[in-house]
Amino acid sequence: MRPVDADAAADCVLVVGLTRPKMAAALLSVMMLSLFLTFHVLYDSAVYSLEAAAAGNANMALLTNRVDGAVFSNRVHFPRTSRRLPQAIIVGVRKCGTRALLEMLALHPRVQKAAGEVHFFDRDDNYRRGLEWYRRKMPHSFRGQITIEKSPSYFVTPELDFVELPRESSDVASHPLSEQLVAVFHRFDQLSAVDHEGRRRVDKTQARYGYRHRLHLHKIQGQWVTFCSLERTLLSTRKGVGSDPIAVYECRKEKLGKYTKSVTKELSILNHIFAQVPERIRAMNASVKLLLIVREPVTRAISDYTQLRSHAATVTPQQPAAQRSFEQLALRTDGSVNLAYRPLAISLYHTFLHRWLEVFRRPQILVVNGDLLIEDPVPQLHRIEHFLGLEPRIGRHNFYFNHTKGFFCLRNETADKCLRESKGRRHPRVDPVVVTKLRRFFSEHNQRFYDLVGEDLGWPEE
Ligand SMILES: Nc1ncnc2c1ncn2[C@@H]1O[C@H](COP(=O)(O)OS(=O)(=O)O)[C@@H](OP(=O)(O)O)[C@H]1O
Repeated sequence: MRPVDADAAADCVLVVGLTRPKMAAALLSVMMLSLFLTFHVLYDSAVYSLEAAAAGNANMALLTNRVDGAVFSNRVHFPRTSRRLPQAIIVGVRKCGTRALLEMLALHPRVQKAAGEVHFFDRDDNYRRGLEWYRRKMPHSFRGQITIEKSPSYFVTPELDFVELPRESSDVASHPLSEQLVAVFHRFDQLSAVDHEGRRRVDKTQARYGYRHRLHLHKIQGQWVTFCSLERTLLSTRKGVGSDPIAVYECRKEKLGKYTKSVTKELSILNHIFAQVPERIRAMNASVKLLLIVREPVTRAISDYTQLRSHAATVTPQQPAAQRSFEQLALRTDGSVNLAYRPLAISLYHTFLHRWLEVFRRPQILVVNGDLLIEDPVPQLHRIEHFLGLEPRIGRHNFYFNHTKGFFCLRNETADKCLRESKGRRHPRVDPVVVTKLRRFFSEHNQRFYDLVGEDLGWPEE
C-alpha cells in the first residue's frame, strides 16, 4: 500500500477538517444554486410562452388573465417587453367614442394602449422633444403586439377660427409660418392684379358678386394670418357653404392653380401648414394604421357642448357663457348656422379629412361608426381587428350592458369596468326645430364626407 503522502494528508485534513456547520452551509449553497437555476429555466420558458401567446399563438385565454393586468392597468410590465412607437393611432374625432374604442381594443391580448392622450404630433412643444420622448410615453409591449394611442385633436389640428378683424395686417402674430402665408397671399394678389386671366376673373366676380378687395385676419392655432375676402363671397354665393374654412382654403388653392402655374411652391407651403399633423405621423411610420371614429355630427356637437358646459361650470360657475344654451350658441340671431361655434365646425368632418387623404392612402384609414359602437360594440370591433391584422378575440363575453349607465361596460377574466362618468353624460334637451335645422345644414357636408370615405353612414337629414 502506498503510504499516505503529504498531499493526501492535506486532502484528508480538508475533508476531516470540515465542521458540520460548514458542511451544512456548503450543502445549502448547492441547493440554493440549483433552485436558482431551476427557477431561471422555468421563468424563461414562462416568459417565452407569454411572448408567443401575446404574438397570437394558442393558449391565449390563459395568458389573457396575466396580460390583462395591462388591459386595466398599464403599470405591470414583463421582461422582454419594451416601449415601441405606435403602429396604430386613433386620430379623432373628439366626443365620438375615442376613449371607449381604445379601451375596447385593449381587451385584445395583442394590443397595448398608451394611458393618456399624448398630443405629440399636434403640439409643437411636444413634437420638438423628439420621437424618443414620444416612445417613452408608450406602454411596454411584447414583440408582435400592437401599440396604440389616441389623441382626438390630431384630426382637426390646425383649426381655423373664423374671427374677422378689419384690415390691420400689423396684427398678424408671430406664427412661424404666418410670414410665408402672408407672402403667399400677397403674391396671389399681385398675380391676380397683373395676370390677364386672373384680372378678368376678378373683375367678373367683382361685377357679379360685388367683390371688394379686403383682407380678413383669421386665426390658425391662436395665430393670425390673412385671407382675402374673395373666396368667402364666392363660396357663400356659389356653393352655399358660407365660412367653411377648408373650403375657403380649397378655393384659394384652386384659384391659385388656375391663375398661374408659377405658384407650386406657395401651394406646397399651404399644404404643409394644413397637413402638418398627418405629415408628421407619416414621417414616423408611413404604414401606420389610422382609426377615425365619427358620430352623427349634430349629436357630436351636442356632446361637445355638454362637455364644454360641464367644464365651464366647474371652472367659472359665475360666467354667463357657461349658462348659454346650445340653441343660442349654434344659431346666430338671424337664424343662420353659426359655424364659428367650434362644436359645429369640428363636426364638418370632410373639411379635415381632406388633409389626411393628401398624405395617406385611403385604405390606411378606417372610419368607425361611433353610434354603432355604442349600440353594439362587437361587430365594430371585429371590423377593426381585421383592419389591424389581428385575429378576432374580442367577443360578447367582453361586454355587459349597464342599465344605470345606459352603455356597455367592459369585462375580462379578472375585472369589470365601465368608462368614467364623463363618458356617457346626459345631454340637455335641444329644441327639435334646431336639431332639424342643423341636420339639414349638415346633410350636404355629410354627403361630401361619404364621398370621401366611399361609404354612406346613413345620418338623418332632418
Ligand atoms: N361604452 C361606452 N361607455 C361610455 N361612453 C361611450 C361608450 N361607447 C361610446 N361612448 C361615447 O363616448 C363619448 C365620449 O367620446 P370620447 O371618448 O371621444 O370623448 S373625448 O373627446 O375623449 O372627450 C361619450 O359621449 P357622451 O355620451 O356625449 O358623453 C359616449 O357617448
